[in-house]
Amino acid sequence: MAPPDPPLLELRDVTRQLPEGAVLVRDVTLVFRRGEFVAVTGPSGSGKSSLLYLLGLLDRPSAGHVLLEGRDTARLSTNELAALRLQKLGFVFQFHFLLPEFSALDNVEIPIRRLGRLKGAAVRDRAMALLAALGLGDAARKLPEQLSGGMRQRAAIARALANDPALILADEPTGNLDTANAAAVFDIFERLAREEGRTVIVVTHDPDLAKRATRRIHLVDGRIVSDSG
Ligand SMILES: Nc1ncnc2c1ncn2[C@@H]1O[C@H](COP(=O)(O)OP(=O)(O)OP(=O)(O)O)[C@@H](O)[C@H]1O
Repeated sequence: MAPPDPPLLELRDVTRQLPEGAVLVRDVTLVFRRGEFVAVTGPSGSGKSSLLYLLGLLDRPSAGHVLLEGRDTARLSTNELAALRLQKLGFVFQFHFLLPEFSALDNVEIPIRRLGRLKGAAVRDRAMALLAALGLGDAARKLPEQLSGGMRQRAAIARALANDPALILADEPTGNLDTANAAAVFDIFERLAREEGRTVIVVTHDPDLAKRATRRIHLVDGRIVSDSG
């Protein structure tokens, strides 16, 4: 019998400590499976962003291990980690970080071209399809400054989905949005997890939005104090 698939992402006894001594994340062990929709909550300064950076292979732990699809990422070089992020992970931040001089369409095309799996018209077709699926079909050729805040954040989500990632990581993605646009972003995340089987991990301050996740992880002082479905 074939062995079961490993979890998508795993943290084993992970600690992140700064050289000057501050401990941002303490001895965290977590397993994430495909299709989970997870909210990470906790007071300001509790280590939520630090945890997300570890999950997103943007920071390396000072102790412990981060495994993606069963593979220990400690052995990978910085370039190998960047390649893995481009292929498997999508990021959404509080600020959209769209390139201001490029259209929404160009912004979504850039990571597709960088990965290099698709060529020519297929790149544009995929980017257009992603934007259209997020209600931005008519706005694809607009610059970020010509879009509303909610539209910009949806364009940022389209860009995060460019290379069909298994994992979406979002850090306060609704922090700059009004209630209706924030709810729309969570509708999208819910769909990405439930219908498309992606794992979505969202840091949020908003308890009402956190309730919509299927699992909630609460941090205090860099430690997990609760983890509930
Ligand atoms: N590179 C760094 N150098 C020094 N201190 C840092 C660094 N990164 C984070 N910290 C500190 O570590 C703690 C955890 O930060 P982190 O940003 O992970 O918390 P957070 O829960 O995301 O906070 P917030 O909700 O305010 O964004 C904070 O006290 C922060 O000031």
